Amino acid sequence: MPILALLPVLCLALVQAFWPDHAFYQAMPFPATAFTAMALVALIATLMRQTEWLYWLAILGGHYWATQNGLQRPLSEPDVAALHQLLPLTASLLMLALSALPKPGLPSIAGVLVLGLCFLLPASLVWLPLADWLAASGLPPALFERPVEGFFMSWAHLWWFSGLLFLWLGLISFRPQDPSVWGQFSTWLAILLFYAFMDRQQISGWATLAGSMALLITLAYRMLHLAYMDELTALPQRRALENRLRRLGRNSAVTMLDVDHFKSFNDTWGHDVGDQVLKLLGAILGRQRGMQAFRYGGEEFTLVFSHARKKAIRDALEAVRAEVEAYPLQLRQDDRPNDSEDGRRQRGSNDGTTETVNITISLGCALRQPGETPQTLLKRADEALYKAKNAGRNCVRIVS
Ligand SMILES: Nc1nc2c(ncn2[C@@H]2O[C@H](COP(=O)(O)OP(=O)(O)OP(=O)(O)O)[C@@H](O)[C@H]2O)c(=O)[nH]1
Repeated sequence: MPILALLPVLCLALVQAFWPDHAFYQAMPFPATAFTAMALVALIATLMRQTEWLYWLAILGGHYWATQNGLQRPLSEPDVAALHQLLPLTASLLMLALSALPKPGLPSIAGVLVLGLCFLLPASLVWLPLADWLAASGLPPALFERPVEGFFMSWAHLWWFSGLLFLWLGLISFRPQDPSVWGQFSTWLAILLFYAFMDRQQISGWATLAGSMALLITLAYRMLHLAYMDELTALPQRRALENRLRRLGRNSAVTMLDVDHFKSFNDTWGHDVGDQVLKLLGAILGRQRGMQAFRYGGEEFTLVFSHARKKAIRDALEAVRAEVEAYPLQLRQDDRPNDSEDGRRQRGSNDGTTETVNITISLGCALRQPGETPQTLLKRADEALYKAKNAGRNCVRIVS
């Protein structure tokens, strides 16, 4: 669950709100801990070739470094007050831009320049004579007052924070399943937290730690995703199936499913269109209720039922077969790389710029016998699939 990336930051916000003076909270040895956490994230991200995380890490690290080297003074000093407004705002805009725009890869010259900008921007703001600029800007002083005495944000903070939060939520709603966007959002919240509570002891260290943990959780999620999920079909893959088979109950059933004549489909329309078919099949299988779908490998899929009621299984498999058969796959004429005999045979009659093709699948199911191992059950499901192929394809065969 990518949303788990928010956990460290939520915990920190809770501790800040209710137990800011707890002995453990005050005793953490910063900055060594914060830098170690960041180094760990950098190491794992690099080993996993997920180098885009280094940009977020650079923003987080840059802000921590800047606060340690220029903001250890009371908020009542005018230039600190000015930075208190400006640093979270620039961090927010930079992070939103990084989230929404394509980023240069790493290692590359452009990538290193962006990385440098992410790290050095906060420090360069700390070195500028901001208090004078802000005083000369003519902004109404009321903007920098707090809505309620003791509240941690000024009116200006509240305005831009709400606007940017709205943009982040928009970004998340576009990519709710993308773990990276949750990790980035969480890092943004961590940075805002340490500016919001800037006058509290240890807050920048804790927030940097929370931001690093959010990135670590996202990386762990990504690692699990890479290990267990199939990128093309968005279904769990073979390794996840093996885990599931180890937990198979006594009353269960396994179905093997295979696209009919897929080789000639690929030969006619090309592998990329074949990939679209597998993607579509993944979407159809993934939304079925009462069964768990896996990509077994190639154009074969496995469905696991946690019961062995033959009639219910037959109805469910027939429904899947009929849904796939009825799905009109729209293909453009220029999707077709060559015109083979098989292709002519497979295509529909539509002669416009798009053609409608229907694919079919064959399904073989085996109900688990008492004492039967998952491997034998899978083998019998495979044999049932061959029966379905031999029976003319586009059908279901179930063996007890
Ligand atoms: N596009 C695409 N094709 C794949 C993928 N994995 C396997 N294939 C193709 O799937 C085809 C499987 O062909 P066969 O095993 O001969 O079976 P078939 O043509 O579907 O015939 P039947 O199963 O007997 O109906 C091969 O051409 C593989 O190249 C994939 O990920 N993408």
